[in-house]
Amino acid sequence: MAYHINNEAGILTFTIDREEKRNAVNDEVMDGLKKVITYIQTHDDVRFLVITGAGEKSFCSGGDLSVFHALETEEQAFGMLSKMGQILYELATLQVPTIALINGTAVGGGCEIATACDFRLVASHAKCGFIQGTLAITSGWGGGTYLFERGLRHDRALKMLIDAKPYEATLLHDIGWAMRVFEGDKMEALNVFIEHMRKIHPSVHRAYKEIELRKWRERNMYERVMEEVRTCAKLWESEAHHAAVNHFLTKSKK
Ligand SMILES: CC[C@@H](C(=O)O)C(=O)SCCNC(=O)CCNC(=O)[C@H](O)C(C)(C)COP(=O)(O)OP(=O)(O)OC[C@H]1O[C@@H](n2cnc3c(N)ncnc32)[C@H](O)[C@@H]1OP(=O)(O)O
Repeated sequence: MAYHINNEAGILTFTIDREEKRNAVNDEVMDGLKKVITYIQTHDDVRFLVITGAGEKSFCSGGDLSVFHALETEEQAFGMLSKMGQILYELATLQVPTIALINGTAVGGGCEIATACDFRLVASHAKCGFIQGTLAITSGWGGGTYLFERGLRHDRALKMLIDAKPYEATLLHDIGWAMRVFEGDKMEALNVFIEHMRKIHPSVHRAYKEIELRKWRERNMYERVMEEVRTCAKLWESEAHHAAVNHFLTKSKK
């Protein structure tokens, strides 16, 4: 299975489990994430959603290029990008606090998943970045829109997107993207992080999330996310994008 789910004492952990592909997202991962989000939307026993990756090397390396390189045209790309764009919008607007437990590299769409979460806890060895620019595309799952809403200084957010390179954990903390950088066991780091929050009644958490979401609705977040998806889909069909993906896939085979 490409993922596993653990629900313990109201802490629901979704782990992408494709270490051999650096936890790249395929349709199975998307469907699994959708499943946990729907569960949380329709049940009230979950207090926190935690997203992480299997192993220590990677949180998530973005979309699975070995699968998605088959998508050639803008419309084909829009189908995949809008599917995940919709899932990440639901993640970003979930009624419980969400935590990206970043156990290793988070690049491309992996960085978008993390940015759609409320909190980012980053292992000291992990590097994260919106590297989509190196593939001649922009972020295509809404991550750019979330980044500009996360309270980072505008110049830092913009630079992170247009640098298109992975940043070290300390820099991610300095610019305000990472809330904490941790050493050692990720579950220990998670437990320390939620220790106080979990003593507070869940209805309080849900009420604060709703206050934030009201602001997002007023700012037309959904429409902006879908515009971002469309922008990426347009770039997707370019020669430059297909050549960059081919280069990555053939390099891996050598
Ligand atoms: C599609 C949506 C779009 C968006 O909207 O944001 C994106 O996500 S675009 C971004 C896609 N992601 C990438 O371009 C990242 C590509 N991967 C890498 O740069 C590196 O693999 C890594 C993540 C930095 C890890 O490097 P390293 O630890 O050195 O591992 P390898 O490079 O040797 O990879 C091992 C293995 O995994 C395969 N792999 C890695 N990432 C992907 C991926 N995104 N899709 C498919 N396969 C991936 C890689 O090909 C290797 O396979 P083998 O050669 O068969 O072992």
